[in-house]
Amino acid sequence: MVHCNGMDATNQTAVFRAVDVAKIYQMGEVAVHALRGVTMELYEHEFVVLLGASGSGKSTLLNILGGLDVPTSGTVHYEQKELTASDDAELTLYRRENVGFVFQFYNLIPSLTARENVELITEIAKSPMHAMDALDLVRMKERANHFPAQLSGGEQQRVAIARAIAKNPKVLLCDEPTGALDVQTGIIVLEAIARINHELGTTTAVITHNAAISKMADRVISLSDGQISGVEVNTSKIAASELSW
Ligand SMILES: Nc1ncnc2c1ncn2[C@@H]1O[C@H](COP(=O)(O)OP(=O)(O)OP(=O)(O)O)[C@@H](O)[C@H]1O
Repeated sequence: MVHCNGMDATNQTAVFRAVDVAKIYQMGEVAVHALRGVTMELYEHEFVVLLGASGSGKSTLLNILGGLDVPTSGTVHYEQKELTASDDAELTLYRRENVGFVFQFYNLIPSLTARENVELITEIAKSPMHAMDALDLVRMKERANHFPAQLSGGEQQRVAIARAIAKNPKVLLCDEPTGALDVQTGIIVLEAIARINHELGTTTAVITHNAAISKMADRVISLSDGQISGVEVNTSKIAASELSW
């Protein structure tokens, strides 16, 4: 139960609060019900895995939390701000100031070095960290002057993570960050995300269909057919380096 001061019964502060969120994509005659009444919270500093099969609504939910999409009905709050009552300009500002995104594909600019890709963000952010410090957090400082084409997929993803966190966002939203990577490389990327969550306290949500990854989370929220089918608290989470799949 969340009280009006944002604290729940266990005294955790809710960063996000989604209540009865539905999303319907109208495709001509066909209505696709991507989310069917999702109510959930994400707490400050926690590491949450959103687990679900393909098509269960994970990306739709993450995009709504990140202000990239709006629900058909229901309400979403980020701290005291109601995202569902915000216009496009407010959502853009909200994203710019508060949210770091990591996607399956890295979308680095090929003509810029790793450092320059990160600096693109630090130059426009309100209170950014130094680009080299962001690269250090993902253990890519030594490769700062390399171009994306000179980096492996996992290395490019770590640069993309550095870029996402360089503006010091309050939340980091990751959509299948290891989806394009082999197991070993995926684990290195997850270690980088966990380090950021631990060292910066960034509230972190990672979408995956890979149940093994849920073992490193504080909480696991399972989605099935557009609804939350379970919420589990991990009493003993394990390090990313100990994962296997
Ligand atoms: N822009 C869109 N237009 C129409 N339907 C959409 C759109 N985006 C998502 N959907 C549909 O909504 C449902 C949920 O999709 P979503 O991408 O959220 O699932 P997901 O769990 O992230 O899946 P995946 O793991 O495959 O990415 C699916 O049936 C999908 O086809």
